Amino acid sequence: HDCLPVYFRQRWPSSRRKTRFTGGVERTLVAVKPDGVQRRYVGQIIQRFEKRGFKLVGLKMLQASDGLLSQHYRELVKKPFYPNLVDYMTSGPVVAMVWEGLNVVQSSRRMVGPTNPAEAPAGTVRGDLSLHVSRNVVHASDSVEGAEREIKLWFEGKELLNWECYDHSLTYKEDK
Ligand SMILES: Nc1ncnc2c1ncn2[C@@H]1O[C@H](COP(=O)(O)OP(=O)(O)OP(=O)(O)O)[C@@H](O)[C@H]1O
Ligand SMILES: Nc1ccn([C@@H]2O[C@H](COP(=O)(O)OP(=O)(O)O)[C@@H](O)[C@H]2O)c(=O)n1
Ligand SMILES: [Mg+2]
Repeated sequence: HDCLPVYFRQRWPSSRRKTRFTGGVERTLVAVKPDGVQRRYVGQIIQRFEKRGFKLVGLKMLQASDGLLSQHYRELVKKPFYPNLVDYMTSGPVVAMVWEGLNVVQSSRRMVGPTNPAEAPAGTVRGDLSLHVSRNVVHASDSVEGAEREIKLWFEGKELLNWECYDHSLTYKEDK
């Protein structure tokens, strides 16, 4: 949290509110997978996160290595589909990004939809743009701890930028 701007280094107070926020301002890793890049969905996916109100603090295109993927998907390396997953994820460039905002981890998971596109509601990225679990277009971290781990894996500290959105006060209600 040391790298967040000063006005973000606190959790939003929730006790006096009807709406209880589950978290504070967070960062998450979202990656457009090789099928999403090939199908030219990078712009549309970025636009969804921008429109929602999240702030882009890191962005790069890269060819993922087997080593990076074995750490990124360390819970899946023993799964039978893991070799296929690596073939898929190394089949072309990936666009990795870090998004920041209130509850961004949970909200981006909801925007992306369930792992299997067959279960993903229309309106989610996977529900709108994909059909098969092994070609599901996008990655989003599934917990705050996972996001911190993945961001460190995919980005160096200096590649993440702290900057202030001019419309911050329109998207956030700050307590006096
Ligand atoms: N049973 C499966 N068969 C084939 N591929 C799978 C299966 N389970 C997961 N995968 C692939 O592995 C990826 C990682 O699985 P995980 O359980 O982390 O799903 P996810 O968290 O929704 O996806 P991601 O981590 O890529 O955002 C899935 O997105 C999918 O592409
Ligand atoms: N049966 C499966 C499950 C996951 N996968 C792939 O593995 C990725 C990571 O799985 P995951 O369980 O972390 O799911 P997500 O977090 O991506 O939703 C998925 O996004 C799929 O691309 C797959 O190819 N086949
Ligand atoms: Mg996952």
